[in-house]
Amino acid sequence: MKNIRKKALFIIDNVFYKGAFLKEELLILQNSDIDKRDYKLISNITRGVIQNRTLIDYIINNNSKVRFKKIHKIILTILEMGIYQIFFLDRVPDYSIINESVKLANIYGNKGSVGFVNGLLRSVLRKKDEIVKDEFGLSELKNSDINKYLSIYYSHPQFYVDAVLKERGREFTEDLLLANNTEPPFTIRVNTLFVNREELMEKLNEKGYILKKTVLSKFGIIVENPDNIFSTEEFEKGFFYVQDEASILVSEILNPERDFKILDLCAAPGGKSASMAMLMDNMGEIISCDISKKKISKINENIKRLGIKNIKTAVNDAQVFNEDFKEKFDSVLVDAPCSGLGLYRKKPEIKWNRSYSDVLSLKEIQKDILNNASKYVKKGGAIIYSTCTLTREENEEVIYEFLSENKEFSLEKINNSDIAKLYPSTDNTDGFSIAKIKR
Ligand SMILES: C[S@@+](CC[C@H](N)C(=O)[O-])C[C@H]1O[C@@H](n2cnc3c(N)ncnc32)[C@H](O)[C@@H]1O
Repeated sequence: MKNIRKKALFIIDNVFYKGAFLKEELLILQNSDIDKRDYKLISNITRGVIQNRTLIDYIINNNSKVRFKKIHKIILTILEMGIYQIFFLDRVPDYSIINESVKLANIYGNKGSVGFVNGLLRSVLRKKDEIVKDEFGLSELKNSDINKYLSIYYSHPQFYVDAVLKERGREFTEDLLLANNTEPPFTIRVNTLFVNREELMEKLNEKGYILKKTVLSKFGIIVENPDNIFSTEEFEKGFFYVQDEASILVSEILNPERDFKILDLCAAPGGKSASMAMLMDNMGEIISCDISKKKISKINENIKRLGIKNIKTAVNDAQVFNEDFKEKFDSVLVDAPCSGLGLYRKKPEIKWNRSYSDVLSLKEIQKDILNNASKYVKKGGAIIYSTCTLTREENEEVIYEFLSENKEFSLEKINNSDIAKLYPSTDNTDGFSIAKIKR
């Protein structure tokens, strides 16, 4: 064994039980001297297990002689990897799935657990066609409890499914859940301080990159094969920044003029500040703040590479009123800390490490930040309030509660909507909410 599955096991274990982030774990692996094909398989298995956890566990539970809660965590992860390979990967032969899983159980379990893993996986393999035909044992639930069915079948937290279903109905919900389980596009934003979109596409195209222009933003490029893109001369020279299309749109909606004075209250790592700086042609002034000093250095690093000269950075807690900012800004951007549920596609572990109570406590922080922002914007100016989450609590509720207490402010429509919402399913972007609040 080339330790491929052992590495996958460690990553999943770190993500599920030790608070690690999949993307960071995979980055460490990618930067080691690992074979490209091995990396692809590890990335596939880890992402797949994390993404499809509820359904995989449902299958394990239905086929286990041991009570689910009693299965030791490491043995459960071995089983999850096995089940994922059986139902979702057709390239791995059955005998190899069993062999590799049993080897892992031998290393990390006892004699009993080796027999348990071997027995459960063999039994599932024997019944595979039957299980698939019965929609993984969910065909009955599909008719009796659609909320529960969708949550298990598409492996999404129940509170999330319930909320989307209530607001958008069955078809929209199912499309969204499905999209959340796909691979996100790799999108970059051209830095027009140095090149235009066509020039950059030509340069990257010559290096073999397959590219497509984004539809909603005029600055985005989707890269189909982003391998080694950070080693290119174009990256070094600051010709682009990796940024989701929805995130680019936030700055386009803010639409800064060249002489604007702008405050970005939650700015790190600086994606939206940098795109505003670009739209302002390096003129005017942007104060980019964040609560985290460490993350401020990330902004500084990014603006240096991107050739930005009109951004000043500062550590500032947006929940605390800052007299120095009072009525000083033409626009204030609140790209609020949020539950990030719009990022399920990009960061599948968010499905399992954010709960509904997180949503509620974030709402309180967001209300404080929006309240302070309203004191920093000049009369006639605007606040842009954006989040990478789609919950009503963190968007509609924060905004409408603010508006009911602050009559001087009102929403300016974005494409005929009070609050613009972008979805992986309909827009092929991260899930995002954007509102423009005029004073
Ligand atoms: C969604 S991220 C911002 C992303 C950034 N606008 C961009 O486009 O690259 C939210 C940021 O808010 C910061 N943050 C959290 N609580 C804060 C607070 N009380 N005051 C200021 N920043 C805060 C976090 O450190 C995080 O960097």
